[in-house]
Amino acid sequence: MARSLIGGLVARGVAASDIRVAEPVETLREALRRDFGVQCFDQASAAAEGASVWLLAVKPQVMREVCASLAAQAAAQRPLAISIAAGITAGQLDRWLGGGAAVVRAMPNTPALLGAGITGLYANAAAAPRFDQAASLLEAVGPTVRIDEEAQMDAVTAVSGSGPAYVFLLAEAMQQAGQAQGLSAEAARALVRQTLLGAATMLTHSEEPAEVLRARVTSPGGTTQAAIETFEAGGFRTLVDRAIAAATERGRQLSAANE
Ligand SMILES: NC(=O)C1=CN([C@@H]2O[C@H](COP(=O)(O)OP(=O)(O)OC[C@H]3O[C@@H](n4cnc5c(N)ncnc54)[C@H](OP(=O)(O)O)[C@@H]3O)[C@@H](O)[C@H]2O)C=CC1
Ligand SMILES: O=C(O)[C@@H]1CCC=N1
Repeated sequence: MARSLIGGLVARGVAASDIRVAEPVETLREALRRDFGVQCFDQASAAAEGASVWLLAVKPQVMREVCASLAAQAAAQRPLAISIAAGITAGQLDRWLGGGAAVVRAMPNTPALLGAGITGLYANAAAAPRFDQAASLLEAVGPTVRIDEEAQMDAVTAVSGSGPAYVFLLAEAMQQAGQAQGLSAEAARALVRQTLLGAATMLTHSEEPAEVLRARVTSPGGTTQAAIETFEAGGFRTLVDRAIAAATERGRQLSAANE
């Protein structure tokens, strides 16, 4: 995810020399320098030195350890700390950074790499005056949505953070199904990719809700109706509801498990 954000920021004109990245693996540091021209360090403390904004992009399971290694610097530098970790709360981040920290929880998604991401943002009280700074950083890779109730960040994660994977799963399933109906892999791939792009473009360019766009494709007694009825009979909406509830719950568990 950090790679997507770095790529998006650099592509949108943020000076690569202003971006300092901590990456423990030497080969990945070399790749980041080569691909983006950013400065790379093997320790988080070295990357954070002198920086007024810290973007914490490690896994939830290592966030506590990374914050603890930065606590002394947090007290001295008073940075704006932006975390993209699923589940980890602003309260936990504040505590692990030593208290009194300006913390923004951000939930971006991987289309950020193409400038087509979307990010949910929640700021704690200390970060509220710096909310616009966090928003403008994430807006380099797509629009942002402000979330006032922190508990909703787990739902944001379940819908848009994980969401690209649901679309890719649909693409995989449609491709396989097309091949099962006799299409070549190449033809099925081309048809599915452009169909998803076209439908997503219609959704974002149209004032009409998804259900109206769907109805326009669905000729009475036609092929789409046959497919939609099959989806509905198979419990498609309930399944999506359960999947998003499971992802939301997993966010809560990640917070509790790393307490
Ligand atoms: N993937 C996604 O679509 C999204 C992910 N997120 C969040 O982003 C975060 C990263 O997820 P993701 O990108 O998928 O995971 P990755 O494993 O790809 O990235 C985590 C990165 O953190 C590095 N790291 C581990 N320990 C340290 C350390 N002590 N100091 C500095 N860097 C360290 C990892 O290195 P190493 O590989 O060596 O462990 C790795 O480069 C997670 O918290 C996740 O919840 C948020 C939105 C979307
Ligand atoms: O799967 C995850 O936990 C992360 C958070 C959102 C997308 N990927």
